[in-house]
Amino acid sequence: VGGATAAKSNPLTNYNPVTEARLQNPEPENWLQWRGNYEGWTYSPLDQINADNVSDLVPVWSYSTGELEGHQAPPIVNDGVMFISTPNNQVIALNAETGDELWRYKKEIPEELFQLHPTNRGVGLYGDKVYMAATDACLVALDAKTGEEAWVTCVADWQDGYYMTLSPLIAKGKVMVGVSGGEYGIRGHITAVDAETGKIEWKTHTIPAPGEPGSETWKGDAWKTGGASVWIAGTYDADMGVAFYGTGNGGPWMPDTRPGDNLYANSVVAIDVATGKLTGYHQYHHNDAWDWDEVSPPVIIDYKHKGKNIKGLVHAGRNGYLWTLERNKDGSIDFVDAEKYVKQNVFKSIDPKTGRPTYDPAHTPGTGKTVTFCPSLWGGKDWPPEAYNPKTGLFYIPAHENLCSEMGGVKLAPRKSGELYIGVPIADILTNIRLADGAEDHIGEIQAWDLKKGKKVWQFNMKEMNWGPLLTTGGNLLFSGGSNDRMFRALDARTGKKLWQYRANSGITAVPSSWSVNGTQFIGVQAGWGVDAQRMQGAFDAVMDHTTTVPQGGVLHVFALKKNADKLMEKAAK
Ligand SMILES: O=C(O)c1cc(C(=O)O)c2c(n1)C(=O)C(=O)c1cc(C(=O)O)[nH]c1-2
Ligand SMILES: [Ca+2]
Repeated sequence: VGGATAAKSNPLTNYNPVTEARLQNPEPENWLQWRGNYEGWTYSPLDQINADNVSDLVPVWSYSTGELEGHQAPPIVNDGVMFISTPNNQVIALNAETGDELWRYKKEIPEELFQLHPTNRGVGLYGDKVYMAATDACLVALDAKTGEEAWVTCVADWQDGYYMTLSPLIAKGKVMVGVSGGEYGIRGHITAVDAETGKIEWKTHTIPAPGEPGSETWKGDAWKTGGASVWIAGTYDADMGVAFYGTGNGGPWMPDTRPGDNLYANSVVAIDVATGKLTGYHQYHHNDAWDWDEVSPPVIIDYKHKGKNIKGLVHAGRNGYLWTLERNKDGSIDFVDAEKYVKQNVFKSIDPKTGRPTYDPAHTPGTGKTVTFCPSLWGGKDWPPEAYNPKTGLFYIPAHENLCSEMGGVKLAPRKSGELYIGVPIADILTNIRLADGAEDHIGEIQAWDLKKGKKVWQFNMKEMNWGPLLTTGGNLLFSGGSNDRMFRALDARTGKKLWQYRANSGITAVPSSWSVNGTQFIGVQAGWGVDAQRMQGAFDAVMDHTTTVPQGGVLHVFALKKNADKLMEKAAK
């Protein structure tokens, strides 16, 4: 713990506890939860670094995490103390100004535990504790000042295929986590744990048991293994006391293995945080056939639609449609509109009242039925979060365009606890990518949408993939990595014009964040390529007849304006 170098300027000596009021109204200089605010905007109001001076942005320090694989967590910063999480269940606390290490924690997990998605999407902060959801399906609470374990609460059995990769959502004194395992035939749930004691307060399944509302959308025992995992943190409307969570694919993958609509897979669910009661839902697509997890929660944005004020929920679906919904006072959810944002050949129509799509059977796979469909199984957008900038009024989407998949199912063997339960051979999954017209030009995109007009206003293209979560700022900037050339870029958030770029040690698939200490604004992001960005690259290389090398290794990169960076280096030299 600590060490001589850290002691000098250790900001932990007067650690500022995180309260619900602070999470609701985060100070501009802090980044208290993974997307910055409860609404999921991934927006920092800081504007010292802005569109006029971003060309002066320089690296000021970096930090090696000591881990390979997919680094996806943002730097989470509370009054000069930073916490990052990494693959392999590690949390590192750093001085957010100097990069000095304050402490490091690593959860031991059983050696036999194979991590299908070796990543972690960020810690949660509350009171004087730091929370991490670990791959053994256990939630860990650490003392923010020392990194010592306060308690560990396991919410599911890893030996039965459950694991966790998401960032916790914290509200009403409860730490909420969901479980991954949609590829293992699990039954998804969200669990709320008392932030102080570690006691489980409620557990709400995303698949109803027989007799519960929605159970009529399943046949036989399919509900027990139907997936609907929850692997991305929810957004939260503090006035309503309601959290909005997205749910994963139906399991196994082929739709004929689980006839019916399969509620609440591929949906958004509204959960009353006090009780865990499900108050509403919207299913983006029923009886999933494409592995289109809709786990990204809707972003909470209020806006005008056709002259009417909407308390909105906005979601760029893995299914290739941009969904706008309305959240009602009673916790129910209404459909408003859906627009294609990438090529999509599966939905023949969408009911204008309910939002329910009808499917083209020619693009719907099944057991013994191989077809092509667009977008690919990684979707128009996989997990990397969108961003919303209240200054530009624009909604930003990291997208994959011009991509399709070819897929079909094989007969399934009975489920074995803790073994993959997909019904599509892994070798097929890793070679399933098919290129649509336009792929020679580009695949990765950042799109900016004006929600009032329901129109895309600009687009920035990348040659191949874009697995880059977005950060937008009060300085009219939009930051992201995501491409296989290891670039980290700043665009003008109003126009999409590239203003600055930096080439990192590895590809970037982490959420960037921004904070400030002693008057200096910082931008930080972890580089560290892995998980599905790397697997999709393999699938590309297999069909595009080339080999792409993206080196692995986690490094946190931190940037500031040159004049501030110079001052910090002078201070460090003293
Ligand atoms: O169904 C699930 O439980 C589940 C979990 C995860 C995960 O926990 O990261 C991913 C997926 N599915 C998935 O479908 C997917 O494309 C994916 C990509 C990634 C990643 O970290 O790059 N994780 C996951
Ligand atoms: Ca999945």
